[in-house]
Amino acid sequence: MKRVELIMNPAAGKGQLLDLLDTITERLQEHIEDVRVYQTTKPGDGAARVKEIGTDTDLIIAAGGDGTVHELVNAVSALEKRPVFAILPGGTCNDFSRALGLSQEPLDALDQILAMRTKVVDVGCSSQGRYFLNFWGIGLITQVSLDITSQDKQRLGRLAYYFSAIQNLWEARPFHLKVETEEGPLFDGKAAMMVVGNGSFIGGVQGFFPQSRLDDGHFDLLIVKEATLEGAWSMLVSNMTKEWPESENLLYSHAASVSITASPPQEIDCDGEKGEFTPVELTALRNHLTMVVGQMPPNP
Ligand SMILES: Nc1ncnc2c1ncn2[C@@H]1O[C@H](COP(=O)(O)OP(=O)(O)OP(=O)(O)O)[C@@H](O)[C@H]1O
Repeated sequence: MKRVELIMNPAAGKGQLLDLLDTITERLQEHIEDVRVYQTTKPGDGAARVKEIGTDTDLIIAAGGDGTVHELVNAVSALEKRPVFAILPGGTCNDFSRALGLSQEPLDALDQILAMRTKVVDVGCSSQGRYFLNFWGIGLITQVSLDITSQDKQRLGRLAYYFSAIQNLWEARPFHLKVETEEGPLFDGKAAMMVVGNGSFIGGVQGFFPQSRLDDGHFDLLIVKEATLEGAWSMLVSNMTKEWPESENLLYSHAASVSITASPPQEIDCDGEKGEFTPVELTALRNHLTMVVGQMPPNP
C-alpha cells in the first residue's frame, strides 16, 4: 500500500474526528509512504475530490458519518477501476462500518484499517443513478428519518431513531405497492413500508436483516403490510435472537434485481439521502467494491 487518500468531513458527528486528525495523520504516515489528507468544506466536495484523484490512489478512507460514506461510495462506485475503500467511523450510526466489523472507536478502527484485511462486497444501484451500501426504503422508514432533526441527532444520538419510529407507528400512511423481482411478481397490495437491504445495519441496529450477507449478489427485501406494534415487537426480538422475525404482517425475500412502483409515489430514503420518488429499479452489483474489514462475524 503506497498511496492513501483520507477524505474527512470535519463537520460529521460532533467533530470527534477533527479533534483526532493530527494523531490519525501521524499514524498513517508511520505506515504509508504517501498520505494525503483532504478536508471537505461542503456537501459534494468529497465526491469532487474522488473524481479529481481518480485511480491515482491505492486506498480511499472515508472519514465521517453515513452521509459522507454515501457521497464517497457514489463517486468511487462510478469509477471503472476502483481503489480499495475504507470507513473511519465518525457519525451517529455508521451502519456499514458496523456491518464490516469495524470498531466504533476511530483510533481502533484506524488500526484495523492499517491491518488491511479486505473483503469484496456488493453495492446497490438504483435506476435513478444512485449507489448504496446499507439500504433503500419507502414508507415508514422515510417518515421516521424525515422527522429527526440534526439537533435530535446531536442530543439523542441513535435513540432519536427509536423515538421517531415509535411516534410514526401511529401515523403510518399506507400506500399501494407493486414489486417484481428477476423471479417474477412478488407483491401487489397495501403496504406501510418496504426496505431493501444491502448491508445488515440500519439506524445502528440489525433489526431488519439479522442474517444478511454482504457478498451474495442479492438484496434482502422486507415488506411491512401494516404498521403494528406486533410487527415492531417481532423485529425487536429478531434483533436480539438474530433469527428472521415471524409475522403474517411481514414479507421477507431475496432478489438480485427488483422493480418497485407505489401509488401514490413514495419518497425514497436511500442510505439516509432523501428527495427521489418511486418508481425505481434496483440492482445488486455483485462484489463491486473491495473494502477494509475488522472482525467479521462468520457468514450465516
Ligand atoms: N465541511 C462540511 N460541512 C458541512 N457539511 C458537510 C461538509 N462536508 C461534507 N458535508 C456533508 O454533510 C452531510 C452529513 O455528513 P455525515 O452524515 O457524514 O455526518 P453526520 O450527519 O454527523 O453523521 P450521521 O449521518 O451518521 O449522523 C453529508 O451529506 C456531507 O456531504
